Amino acid sequence: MSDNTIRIATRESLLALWQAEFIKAELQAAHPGLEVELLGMTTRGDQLLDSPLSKIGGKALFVKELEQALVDGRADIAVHSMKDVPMEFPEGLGLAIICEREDPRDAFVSNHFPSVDALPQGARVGTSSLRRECQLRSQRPDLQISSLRGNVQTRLRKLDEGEFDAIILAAAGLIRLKLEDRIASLMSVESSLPACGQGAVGVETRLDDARVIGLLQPLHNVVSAEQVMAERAMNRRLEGGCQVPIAGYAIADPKDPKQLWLRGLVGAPSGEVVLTAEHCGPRDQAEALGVAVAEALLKQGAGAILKAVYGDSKAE
Ligand SMILES: NCc1[nH]cc(CCC(=O)O)c1CC(=O)O
Repeated sequence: MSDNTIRIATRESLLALWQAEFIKAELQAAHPGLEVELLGMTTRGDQLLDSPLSKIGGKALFVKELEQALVDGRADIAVHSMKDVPMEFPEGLGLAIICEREDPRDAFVSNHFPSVDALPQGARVGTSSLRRECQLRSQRPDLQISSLRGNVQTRLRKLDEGEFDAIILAAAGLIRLKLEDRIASLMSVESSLPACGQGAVGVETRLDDARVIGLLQPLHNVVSAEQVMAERAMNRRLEGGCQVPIAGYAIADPKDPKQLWLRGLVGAPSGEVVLTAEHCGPRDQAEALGVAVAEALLKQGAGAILKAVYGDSKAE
């Protein structure tokens, strides 16, 4: 492979293509003359759109084919939404960089209502995320929450066709696709703690590919990377591998930028139990912070909640 080319393996949803084009443009801005090619692929996750994600093996389905292309040498990098990247990588692959994070919050999207609070009794809300479901139910047990899968455009179409009164999506995806005007309101992190890594784009490479890892360095954002690392370390300690009711969100301490705050949440999908924990620690020890928050959640009984969720998904 020419020393002057980078090949990006990407899914073909508009959001995935936006992210791949973004990395391509950033790479070319940092390295004038660099050739960047996109290798579009359809993943198992894209094909199995009718099955609930938690029942078909979770988010790993969206990245396996991309990772295989890296292992086989058909591509050099895979661009991911960090919240979809499993905690463990195949042998020889790993994350090279994490870019500056977009707004990490969840967005309330509705054609008729401005916010969750404004929804009438028994309103129909679409989301396939157990994390969003448990936080919604804990505030509004009356809502009828049902599964909503597909890419961002498909989900918006289902809303527009009247299947739901509202849906919840990541703000970042809507902003990137220039669909920001579909956001009725942004949900505070107090009412919907985001998924670990939400809003951040990361790049996976072969770990021994020094050329490519070197070329990617100007795209790395240390602050976002430390925050996402803390969130992912928490998730890993909780063994939150596939789709689970786990949320994690880290921010810089407003008083001391060397310190990081991490809040974690584990909840029963019914919303009847929602556990939260919060810790602060040095930025350069993001992993330890993640583990500390995970352990505080486990002490409160998070293990039993997660086991029950995994148990259910195995039963079907
Ligand atoms: N689960 C799919 C997915 N993966 C990343 C995003 C949004 C962008 C991001 O979090 O970076 C979305 C859509 C959504 O949850 O609304």
